[in-house]
Amino acid sequence: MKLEVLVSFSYGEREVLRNVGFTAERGELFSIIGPNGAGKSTLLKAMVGILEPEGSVRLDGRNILTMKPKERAKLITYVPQSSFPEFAFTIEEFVEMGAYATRGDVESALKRVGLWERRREQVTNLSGGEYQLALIARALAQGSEVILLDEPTSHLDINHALEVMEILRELKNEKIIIAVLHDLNLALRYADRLMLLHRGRKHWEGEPGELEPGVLEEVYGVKVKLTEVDGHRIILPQLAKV
Ligand SMILES: Nc1ncnc2c1ncn2[C@@H]1O[C@H](COP(=O)(O)OP(=O)(O)OP(=O)(O)O)[C@@H](O)[C@H]1O
Repeated sequence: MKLEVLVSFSYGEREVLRNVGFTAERGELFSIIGPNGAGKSTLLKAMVGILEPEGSVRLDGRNILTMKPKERAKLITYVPQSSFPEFAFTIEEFVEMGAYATRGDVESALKRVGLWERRREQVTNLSGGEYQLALIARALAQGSEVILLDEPTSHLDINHALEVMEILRELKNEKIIIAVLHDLNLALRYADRLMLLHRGRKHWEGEPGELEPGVLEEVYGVKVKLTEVDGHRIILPQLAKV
């Protein structure tokens, strides 16, 4: 299964994405990185049809942007940046809210993220990290082929962040998983491919092992060192400006 993206998007007069193109496949975790305001969230919203971009998003050749919303929702699911729920639902009801979830889907999704035992608790009881897991369960219960996640580890401690990344690593063999990540070290460790977005354009794309400090320095404006610890590449930002 393959997702081929080529989109441009403007908010009114303001161009935010220009010809951003990439291909993501099942079996790899694809991560979008880039500084604040680069257009990462806009790109995910454009891909899922919340915004109406120019261009196409093809899943195995079929353009999902021209599909009816209902048909599209069966194929692609967007997990927004975590904001806390304002209404009281049980965890189970919250996961069921996805339009196409069956009871069996809800059960297996909750089991997958480790929240099945707590399903009758109020979703407002959950910590930030647990709530993120509930959001992922809700996306899983949809059963779509593609899941887009916007900063799934923001606000999470390292333990919960790793837990979320491990779940995504398992899921990538069943679905196309595309995650915007702010934490470059998590991106280096877990992503199979990275796309660096800068001012609405693709600045660089490749495998984590191919990333050079200069590429990050150009975009983030700080000196960085890339080193290796226990076989993992680590980015150390320096205080010096480029
Ligand atoms: N509704 C909107 N109307 C006008 N401009 C917008 C709107 N939403 C976002 N933008 C602008 O589009 C640009 C890209 O925003 P976007 O949220 O996609 O960036 P991002 O890379 O996700 O940033 P961050 O890492 O800070 O979340 C920014 O300059 C932002 O100010």
